[in-house]
Amino acid sequence: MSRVLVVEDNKKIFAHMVALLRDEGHEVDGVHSAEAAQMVLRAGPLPHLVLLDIRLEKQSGIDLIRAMGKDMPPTIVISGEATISEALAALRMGIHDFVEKPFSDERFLCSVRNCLEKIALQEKVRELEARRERGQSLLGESAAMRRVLTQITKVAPTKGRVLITGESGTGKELVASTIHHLSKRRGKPFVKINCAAFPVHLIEDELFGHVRGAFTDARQPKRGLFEEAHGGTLFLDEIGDMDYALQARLLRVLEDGKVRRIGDTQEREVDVRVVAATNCDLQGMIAEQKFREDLYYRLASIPIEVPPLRERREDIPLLVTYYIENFCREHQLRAKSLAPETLNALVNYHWPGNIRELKNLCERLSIFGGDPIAPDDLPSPIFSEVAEESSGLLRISELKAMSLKAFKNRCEKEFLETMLIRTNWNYVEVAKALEINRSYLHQKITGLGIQRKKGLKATES
Ligand SMILES: Nc1ncnc2c1ncn2[C@@H]1O[C@H](COP(=O)(O)OP(=O)(O)OP(=O)(O)O)[C@@H](O)[C@H]1O
Repeated sequence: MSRVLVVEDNKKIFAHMVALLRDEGHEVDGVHSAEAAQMVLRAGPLPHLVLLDIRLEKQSGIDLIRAMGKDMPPTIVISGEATISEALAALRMGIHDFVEKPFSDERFLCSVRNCLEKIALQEKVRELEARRERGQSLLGESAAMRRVLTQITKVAPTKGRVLITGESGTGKELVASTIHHLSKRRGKPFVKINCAAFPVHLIEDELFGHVRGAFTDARQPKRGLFEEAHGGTLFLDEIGDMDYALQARLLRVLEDGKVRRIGDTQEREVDVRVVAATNCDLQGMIAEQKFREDLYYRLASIPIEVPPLRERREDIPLLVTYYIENFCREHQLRAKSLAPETLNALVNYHWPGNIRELKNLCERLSIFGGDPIAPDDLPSPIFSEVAEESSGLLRISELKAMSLKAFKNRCEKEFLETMLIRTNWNYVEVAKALEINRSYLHQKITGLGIQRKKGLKATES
């Protein structure tokens, strides 16, 4: 339930809007002039949304927005007689939507719903930012991500040996650093090394260090990362790429808690929590004798699997909103919004590079995209994948034998899905285009088992 303030001097339209909003379960307050609205807003508490007529008796709606400045809550302008310049002025002042009178109930309620959803998303982003500042930087509210967060919270304060698995760019390093920050070791170093990034002798040198004269270039003694991480956490990324012989040396350190620098005779005690990550199938590598089984069990008493982004699509709107807001701020650009079709395209894309790819794209869109960011601002793989998906009708020549009924159902299903995606799940538009009524459309959608991809909204206007 949201608090909505209606500012409208036409009593009939006013009563109608109030009734529609109350039917939706909102708490509605109403006034008939800009002056009264200003008093209500100044007195607080602020409503979540203001529905504002432009032409009012004394001051106009625009005057009200101007007078309230930054304190003006999110607003939808509802007007029949606004001139283009008034509408443009309102848009420039950042109003959320402009609904022209006379409006249909559906158009009106759809605008209110979209606006409230957008506000809720922005609020969530702010809340996440606050959480980020407190060190909880993993975003995501999908069931899959919540499961990961629960595992992290439980394992972080223990001595549990964690192996993080997942595709590249899913956030394995972020999981490791979150474990560190939620553990008792948080004030101590979090040190990381990518085992795939260096040749074997360099990894050995990085991990264990050397004494002076250990090899030709060793003019100074060097502490290895185990010593650097003393008291804290050492994150071994891409552990599956570690050389087989080196794995034995690593195992010894993990078992004894002692390291010996290259060329040294002396051992040094280290207190390090090792967290490893990989996107390889270590079990398969054990079978092929490319990874040591004993090291695997030493590292992996608690496996945490980070799901790929395509398996938690419901997190995409939040992540995209979060990153676009952040990059606009970082690059000192005006905040940009996303057109609903753009968001749908992003939710539908399969994200082979996971969050890293999404984050990079958000940076590009915040710099090069228009406002709102439109589908043709998207790079061609995303744009064409979605376009292909939405025009992907059956190839009859490739079909296997099936009953005529099954074939008809399949055709209908694919056709309806295509139309729904193309119209951004606008039931009214689809029903109109197909010359059927809306309840029949709903019946068909349910009967054929058509499901909206998570994160996509349907509209009834
Ligand atoms: N849940 C998340 N919320 C917010 N940002 C995330 C999340 N997961 C990952 N990121 C961001 O995505 C980028 C990639 O994450 P990270 O480097 O942790 O992935 P990775 O799985 O370790 O990748 P690789 O396997 O290639 O090393 C980083 O910039 C990280 O901040």
